[in-house]
Order: sequence, then structure tokens, then C-alpha cells
Amino acid sequence: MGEVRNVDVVVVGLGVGGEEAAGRLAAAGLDVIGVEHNLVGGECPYWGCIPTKMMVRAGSALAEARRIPGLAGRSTVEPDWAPVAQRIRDEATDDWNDKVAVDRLTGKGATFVRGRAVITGPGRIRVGEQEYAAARGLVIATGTAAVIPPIEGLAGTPYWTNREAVETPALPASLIILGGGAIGCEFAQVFARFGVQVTIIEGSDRILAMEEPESSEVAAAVIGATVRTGVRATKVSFSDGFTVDLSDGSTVTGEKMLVATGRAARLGDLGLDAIGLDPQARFLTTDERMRAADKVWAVGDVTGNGNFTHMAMYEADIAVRDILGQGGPGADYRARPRVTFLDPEIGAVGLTESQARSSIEDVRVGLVPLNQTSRGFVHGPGNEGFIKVIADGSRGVLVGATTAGPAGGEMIGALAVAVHAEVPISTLLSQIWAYPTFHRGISDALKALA
Ligand SMILES: Cc1cc2nc3c(=O)[nH]c(=O)nc-3n(C[C@H](O)[C@H](O)[C@H](O)COP(=O)(O)OP(=O)(O)OC[C@H]3O[C@@H](n4cnc5c(N)ncnc54)[C@H](O)[C@@H]3O)c2cc1C
Ligand SMILES: NC(=O)c1ccc[n+]([C@@H]2O[C@H](COP(=O)([O-])OP(=O)(O)OC[C@H]3O[C@@H](n4cnc5c(N)ncnc54)[C@H](O)[C@@H]3O)[C@@H](O)[C@H]2O)c1
Repeated sequence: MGEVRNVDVVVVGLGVGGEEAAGRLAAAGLDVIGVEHNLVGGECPYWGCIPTKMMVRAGSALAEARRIPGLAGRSTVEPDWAPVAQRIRDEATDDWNDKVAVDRLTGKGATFVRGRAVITGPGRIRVGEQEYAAARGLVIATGTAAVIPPIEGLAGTPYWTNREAVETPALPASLIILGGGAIGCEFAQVFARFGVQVTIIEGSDRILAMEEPESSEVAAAVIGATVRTGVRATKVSFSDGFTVDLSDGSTVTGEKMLVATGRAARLGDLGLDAIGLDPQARFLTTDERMRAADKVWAVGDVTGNGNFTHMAMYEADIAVRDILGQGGPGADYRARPRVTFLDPEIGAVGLTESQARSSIEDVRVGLVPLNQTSRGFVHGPGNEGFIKVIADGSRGVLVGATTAGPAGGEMIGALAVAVHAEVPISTLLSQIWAYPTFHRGISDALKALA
């Protein structure tokens, strides 16, 4: 064991949240060690948001080309995965090499250490043989990993998680997807559009179960996959391909199988007990300054406040301001936005209707199907979707909304402002909404509030 190295802050995990925190703290002049045992940048650039949205972009191009008949002439579409795989390898991930990200971080003045960090005591961590003491404290940003359910036979098979699905150079003829959440649905639609026979197995009674029931209906209608809901996998076996026995006695087969049944915080082997935190905890609970304990901040997926890159960036900003003593607003999760990148995109912010009904007495709901708006009518093929707004009637403000449709992820921006700033509904109704935009449908949904 070498001498203890004294620094200001150690950031453990350099995904989106950790890289942001380490870079900002170093740029502010602190002596910062950033520790990452895999790739600097984390899940989002290498196996998450960026490559999957490149896939979605490619799948949407195919879908739009297939909409040409009846709209603009004739089209012949021949999907080819090779350019998608190449774009992911070359443009998105640099062949899963993080040199650019490491240089970006060290360029801000942080010291980068590649290795697995273990907490050894208050403000102290060890990476290999080297121990570090952080006078100002630790930032824990270790993210999440795919949950693999304990289904008989599954562990011994060559199943995919999001990582293998992103890295694949070629597509299988058929794919079983276990789990119909955001990951399962996004991959399902893309792969189906490239000709893969996709079957989703979802344990609950609908896909995208965290979102509005109307979102689940739209997703099921556009996804292009066989959707089996309300059934669980009881046994998985693999010889040439996968065979999955289901709880209703039926069987599903597929060349490959993707497990997308949620994510769990990477906490188990971190040494949390050395600082009095529960190593068995599902997430690190934080206060409004992202403090998980004395001189310990936690940011990103590991806090359980929403597995989204924008949440990791948001929380990193709050932790950085707190460490630097800069003050400013604390964490406020009322207007948490999210977008499931299907075609149509499903944007959402704040509470769903059922969440609102469980916590608010006077809930009002307004909904307009997109094809009943001027722009939805003009758009024609591909206009599936709706705009739904949820209001607290007693306060006269919106508490949640969903915008499903072409540009649904962009439409939600206006409603995120409304929920975040608690803009009175009377003010929203007096606004001028450009014609004929998709977002003008928001005014129709507001008028339908009842
Ligand atoms: C398929 C997929 C698609 C997604 N799409 C979107 C999207 O479109 N939009 C969106 O907002 N979000 C999306 N997400 C979620 C997004 O990727 C995460 O919310 C984001 O990466 C969280 O960042 P993080 O910094 O908290 O964690 P991570 O990105 O997981 O980074 C944590 C890092 O910590 C490292 N680490 C862990 N333990 C240690 C240790 N002991 N020592 C050293 N290093 C350690 C890990 O190697 C990892 O690099 C997607 C996720 C997936 C899987
Ligand atoms: N567009 C985006 O922002 C985006 C995209 C992908 C992922 N993400 C993030 O990543 C997180 C993880 O995504 P996810 O889709 O893995 O998780 P999820 O929790 O959203 O969905 C998992 C689904 O799997 C089902 N399930 C669990 N165990 C099962 C079993 N044994 N058999 C059948 N079904 C089972 C659950 O009912 C659930 O519907 C999401 O919560 C999201 O925050 C975001």
C-alpha cells in the first residue's frame, strides 16, 4: 500500500453524472480524482441514449420511406443494419474507446484513475493499492446495471442486455425481449423495422406500464412486435436458439433474447458500510442538496430519482453547487421530463393521471387525439398519438402531461415549463399557439380539461 494521497474531492464513477461533477469541480480549481473502472462517459454514450437513438433514427427513416405510397409516390425499402452498426461503432462510441472523454476530463484539470473504487472510511477510497483521502468529500455516481431476473435456466444462456444489443454487428432473424419498459420497447420497434420477428414478454398487463394507459395503447399499436402481456417467463433454455416457457403454459422461441427487465444501482461492492450506509440499499437516498451522508453526495441513476441522463446532469449540478458553497435551488422533482423514443415519440412530464389521483383531491384531465388536431390531420400516416394534460383543479395549474406523436419529445418542452413554473392554466389558455403545429394541440387538450 502506497502513501495516502490527499485531495479535495473523489468522484466514484464517471458516467454522465460523475463526469459532469468531476469536470466542473476541477474547472473550479479543486483537486479532484475521478475514478472509473470501465469507460468515461458511462452507459449513455456507449450503450444507452446515443447509440439507441441512432438506431431509432435509422428505424424512423425506414418507416417514413414506407409511408410514401399514398402520400408521395412509390418506395422500395431495403433495410440494411450495416450502416447503423458502423455509425454506432465509428461516430457514437469510437469503437468503445473513451480517449476523447478522458482527455476532456483531464483537460479541465481533474486527475483520472482507471480502476474500481472501494470506500474504506469517511472521505477515503481505495483503488487497487492506492488510497485517497478527500477533504471535502466523495461524490458517488456509480449508476445502474441491467437486472437479470432469477428465471430457471436464464443465467447459463448467451442472453443479451442493452450492451450486446447495441454492439451487435448484425441482426438476428428473431428476438425475444423480456420486459416491455422503455428499453424493451425502443429496441423492439427498431429491430422490427429492420425485419426482425420480435416478441415482447411483459409481466404486467401493459407495456410502458410506468406511463399513461393511452401511451401503452399507442406503443402497442405502433411497435411492430408480438406483445405478450400479463405473462412471466418460467424457464429459459438455449441450444440453437432460445426457448422460453411462459406462465400461461405457452412457449416462445427466438434466435436471440434480450433481457430488459429494469436496472439496479451498483452499490453492493462499494464499501458503503465503511461510511455507515446500508450496502443492501436499492438506491442512495439523498436530500435536496444530493447529500447521502456527511460529506457524501450521490448523483445520477444511483439515487433512484429517475434513470435519465438529464436527471444525472441535473443532480450533478446541484451537488457541484453545494460542494462549492454556491447555493442556488435544491432538487425539485415535480417537473421531471422523460421521452420514450418510439415513433411516435412519447413525451411525459410530472404526474400521470393515476399518480395525481392518489395524491390530489381535485384532478382534472384533458385529452385530445392527435388525428383530431389540424396538424395531425395534415400529417396523415404516422399521426398516431395524443396530448393529455393533468391539472390540480383547486390550484388551477398543470401537474403532469403526456405528448405522444411525431415530435412528441419536443412538444413536452412547453408542458414541462408549465408544470415546472406552475403557470396558471388561465395564462396558458390566453397564449397564442402557432397554427398548424403539433404543439397547438396543447390548447385543445387544455380546453378539454374536465
Ligand atoms: C438502452 C438505454 C437507453 C437509454 N436511453 C436514454 C435516453 O434516451 N435518454 C435518457 O435521458 N436516458 C437514457 N438512458 C439512461 C441513461 O443512460 C442513464 O440515466 C445515465 O447513463 C445515468 O448516468 P450515471 O452517471 O448515473 O450512470 P452510468 O452512466 O451508469 O455511469 C456510472 C459509471 O460508474 C462506473 N462505476 C460503477 N461502480 C464503480 C466503482 N466502484 N468504481 C469505479 N467506477 C464505477 C461504471 O463503470 C459507469 O461507467 C438509457 C439507458 C439505457 C440502458
Ligand atoms: N428514452 C429514455 O429516456 C430511456 C430509454 C431506455 C431506458 N431508459 C431508462 O432505463 C431504465 C430501465 O429501462 P428498462 O426498460 O430496463 O426498465 P423498466 O423498469 O422501465 O421496465 C422493465 C419492464 O420489465 C418488466 N419485467 C420485470 N421483470 C419481468 C419478468 N421477469 N418478466 C417479464 N417482464 C418483466 C416490468 O414489468 C417492466 O415493465 C428506465 O427506467 C428508463 O429510465 C430511458
